[in-house]
Amino acid sequence: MEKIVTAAEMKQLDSHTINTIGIPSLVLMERAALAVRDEILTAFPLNQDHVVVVAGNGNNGGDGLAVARLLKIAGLPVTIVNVGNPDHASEEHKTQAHICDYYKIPTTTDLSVLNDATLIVDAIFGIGINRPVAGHYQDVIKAINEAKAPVVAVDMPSGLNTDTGEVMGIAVKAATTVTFAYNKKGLTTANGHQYGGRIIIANDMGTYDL
Ligand SMILES: NC(=O)C1=CN([C@@H]2O[C@H](COP(=O)(O)OP(=O)(O)OC[C@H]3O[C@@H](n4cnc5c(N)ncnc54)[C@H](O)[C@@H]3O)[C@@H](O)[C@H]2O)[C@@H](O)CC1
Ligand SMILES: [K+]
Repeated sequence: MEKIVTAAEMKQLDSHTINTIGIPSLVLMERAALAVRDEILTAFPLNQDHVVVVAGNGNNGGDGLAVARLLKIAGLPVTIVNVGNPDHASEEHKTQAHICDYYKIPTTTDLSVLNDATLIVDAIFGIGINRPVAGHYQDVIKAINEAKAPVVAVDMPSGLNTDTGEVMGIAVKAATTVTFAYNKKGLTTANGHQYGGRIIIANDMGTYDL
């Protein structure tokens, strides 16, 4: 039977994989980003299209920055929209941001770039969402949903509760969601299908199954 997990269960599996087994967090992040890249290159044939990656400041955003780098390496024009205070970024996010600087990927906080996108990667919140979406985050999700481009969500459509599928104020409407290791309870609900679109489970992450 398919294993479906809550945010807490997924965090425990990640933590065990990283801290007990010793697979570095950045290795898991790279595997996650490769799965998103592969899905984008397979399902959204792009030529000189413009991918906009919207990245929060946690590890979901870190995944997004790694996807931005991998798509740039694949030859696509990519822009990063950063959301959230960079001073509060996770360590992995900071590492990925440093690498993106090296790859000279344009980075902005200006949401108008979403109107020029032909594909949007949603990497604002993943399983770490723990309160209603408010303020600038709300504006960003609204702008993503108003843009014409299809959206690929990283792990979860931002704004959707991982456990219940509840819309926490507002949520990204994705064409496809690439979720990592196991399906998430919230993605199996009616909202999960409505906001997550096609759900791809990247099940070769290397996450250890307790
Ligand atoms: N090493 C790991 O732990 C791995 C994590 N991965 C990615 O990391 C994600 C989880 O990362 P994080 O735990 O950093 O959490 P997120 O990146 O999902 O969220 C970032 C932070 O946003 C804050 N937040 C929550 N709700 C908010 C709200 N409504 N408004 C404003 N801020 C809010 C929280 O403090 C949270 O830590 C996964 O979904 C997955 O995409 C993957 O890279 C695989 C490996
Ligand atoms: K996301």
